[in-house]
Amino acid sequence: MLNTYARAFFTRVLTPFAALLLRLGVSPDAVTLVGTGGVMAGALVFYPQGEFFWGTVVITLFVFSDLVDGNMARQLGRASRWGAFLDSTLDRVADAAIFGGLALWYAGGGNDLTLCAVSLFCLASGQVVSYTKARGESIGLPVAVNGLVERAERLVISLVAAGFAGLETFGVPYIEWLLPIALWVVAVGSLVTLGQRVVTVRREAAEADVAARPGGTSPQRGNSSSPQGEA
Ligand SMILES: CCCCCCCC/C=C\CCCCCCCC(=O)OC[C@H](COP(=O)(O)O[C@@H]1[C@H](O)[C@H](OP(=O)(O)O)[C@@H](O)[C@H](O)[C@H]1O)OC(=O)CCCCCCC/C=C\CCCCCCCC
Ligand SMILES: Nc1ccn([C@@H]2O[C@H](COP(=O)(O)O)[C@@H](O)[C@H]2O)c(=O)n1
Ligand SMILES: [Mg+2]
Ligand SMILES: [Mg+2]
Repeated sequence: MLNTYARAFFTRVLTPFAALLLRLGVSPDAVTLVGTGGVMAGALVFYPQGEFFWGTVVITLFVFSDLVDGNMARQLGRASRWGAFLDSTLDRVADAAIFGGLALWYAGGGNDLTLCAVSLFCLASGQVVSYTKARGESIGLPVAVNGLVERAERLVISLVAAGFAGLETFGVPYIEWLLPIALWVVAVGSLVTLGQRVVTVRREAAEADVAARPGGTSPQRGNSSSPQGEA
């Protein structure tokens, strides 16, 4: 949903900044790499210590690089397959750092094994949700569903809650409960999204297999050479 509605707004806002970086000679790949490094640093240095406010500030400064890199590549007319691969792969790394950092806090100073498990579930389910789309597309299916909780939702819900929960350090009472609530919402939402995507791929695969039989229309092909592709 955010990817559909908020992307256009952020594209308008971030385009001048992307143009400035290009004028300074910065490449889209450098922005992808530095942005991921910044998110990882914010998540893995601050979150395991329970420093949610400053961790979220650092992550927020860098996470928007994921919208800037593609914008730069498009302005250059050089959006590439390599760039798409690098962007998506490093998205997975950044997400792992965010939920891994939260899991480390709950396994240590936060002392809550249930929330540690919920954080790990958010990490794993987010990766699997993204994989369903990548794998479905690799076997030539359109995967024409985004689902309830895409990456943008996972990030916004978790980061807004972590940022506000961090205000506990400054004496705001009861606010720390926002983070556990957000983690449960992301966990349940990711599970629902996984179900939505699996059901869609199952239907599309069945339709494509029927169409591929003699007498049927040809199935839509992606970038793999066989309908099974490579794992
Ligand atoms: C007083 C409190 C202090 C609080 C401190 C600061 C708090 C700040 C809190 C939050 C800011 C969160 C910002 C998060 C922005 C996320 C932007 C982003 O990177 O989104 C990425 C997303 C997807 O990009 P891609 O197309 O590159 O990725 C694809 C995707 O990953 C697919 O995964 P899937 O979805 O399938 O699981 C993969 O399949 C694919 O491979 C991959 O390529 O980009 C977008 O979706 C674009 C829309 C971004 C919308 C951002 C909205 C930000 C909105 C609100 C910010 C709210 C700030 C409120 C602060 C409140 C504090 C006062
Ligand atoms: N280093 C990069 C990063 C991205 N791209 C291209 O942008 C697309 C992603 O756009 P976002 O707005 O989500 O960043 C990606 O699929 C690539 O086509 C690139 O070329 N180089
Ligand atoms: Mg990007
Ligand atoms: Mg990305």
